[in-house]
Amino acid sequence: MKKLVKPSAVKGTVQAPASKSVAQRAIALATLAEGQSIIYNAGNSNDCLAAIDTCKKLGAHIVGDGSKLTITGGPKSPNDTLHCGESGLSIRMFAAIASIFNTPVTLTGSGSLTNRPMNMVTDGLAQLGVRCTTNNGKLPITVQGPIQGGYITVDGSQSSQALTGLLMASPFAQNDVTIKVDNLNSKPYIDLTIETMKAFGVRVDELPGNTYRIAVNQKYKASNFNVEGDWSGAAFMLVAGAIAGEVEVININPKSLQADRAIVEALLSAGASLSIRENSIVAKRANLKAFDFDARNCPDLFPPLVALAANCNGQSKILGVNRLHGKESDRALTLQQEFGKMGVKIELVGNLMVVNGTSIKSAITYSHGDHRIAMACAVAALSANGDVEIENAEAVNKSYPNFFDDLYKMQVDNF
Ligand SMILES: O=C(O)C1=C[C@@H](OP(=O)(O)O)[C@@H](O)[C@H](O)C1
Ligand SMILES: C=C(OP(=O)(O)O)C(=O)O
Repeated sequence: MKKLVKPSAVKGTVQAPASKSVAQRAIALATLAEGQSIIYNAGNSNDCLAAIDTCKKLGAHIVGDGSKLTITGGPKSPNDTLHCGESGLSIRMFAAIASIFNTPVTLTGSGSLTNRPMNMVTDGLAQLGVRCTTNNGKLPITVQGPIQGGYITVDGSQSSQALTGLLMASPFAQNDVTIKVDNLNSKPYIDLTIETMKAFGVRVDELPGNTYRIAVNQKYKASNFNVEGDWSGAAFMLVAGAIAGEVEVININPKSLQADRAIVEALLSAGASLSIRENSIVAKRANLKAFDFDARNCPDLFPPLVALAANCNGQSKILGVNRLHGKESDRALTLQQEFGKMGVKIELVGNLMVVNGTSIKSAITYSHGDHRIAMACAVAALSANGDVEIENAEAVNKSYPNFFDDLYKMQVDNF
């Protein structure tokens, strides 16, 4: 599917989509809890649907829709392969969860997920006594529990998602589990995991030096849970407001633990005008100046930050390029390529991305099957000197199915 974005000002209010990170965690934990949980506002992103499908195979009875899911949990050994769609979080989280059974379980996925690394999943699980195999570090993964437990050390430099899975599965181990994490990146995502586990009745003790201990014999409790709006999706709309008019994003918690809440700091350092309210945030156009930003803990902000930086006067520097290779596309390179088509020069210097602000040109861009590349190109298009086409725009369904409708309804006139 192709989408065309005409240059224009924007004005209006949009509702942030459901956070797929929060929704997937809650659906998984409701599956691990005996009894009935209700998950409100899980949304209808493809990643959320992949988690629902996987949890049904793990024994959960799930009815309802994105506004209200009723989940009757109590995990059972699946008799079928688990398909996690294109979701990195789902496959890495459910590989650990599938290790609570003593029968072999195979997990696989589709699209970009088939090229993404899975070694971080098996590294931790193998140390906990789980038998695991992958296809040379890629999908499919097969795991066979039980999880024995004990003290392990894992490397968190590539991804935090496997650690999320280990933490969630640990209450089912035969002994207490202590995990020391070297080089932990994306730490806010681990804080989110721990907060969600707490909401389902399981405690993780945080020890000094990025070390986490989970006492065995804790049981998840069924719970009613409300999924927050997504800061990652909201970030695109806030950048749209900052470069092209005025946007209010509602259904967003300014005190959320979500990593991508850090978009607020980046927008402020670029000189955008922001009003932060109890459940919403307004971003308004201002004279934007180049900014420096450390995105190692919030790698998903790179695409909206590049759209922002392209509209700033001067050279912006964003740290954390090394985190981008294993995403839905090799994001540093795809941003360089697609923004290059719009006349924006991006240099990659080790772990640093340097974005040269400029006037954006009309172009035909391509998402590379990556939702965040499609959304970044669409937002950058607002200030272009002509139309920008986005090929393979349906990629947005992975996290924000209403993205184009929301953007179009806020376009008001020529820029
Ligand atoms: O736990 C999560 O929900 C996520 C963690 C991050 O991945 P990494 O930990 O691999 O950086 C992020 O990029 C991804 O979109 C979602
Ligand atoms: C990388 C992402 O998700 P995941 O790793 O869960 O596929 C993302 O949403 O940008």
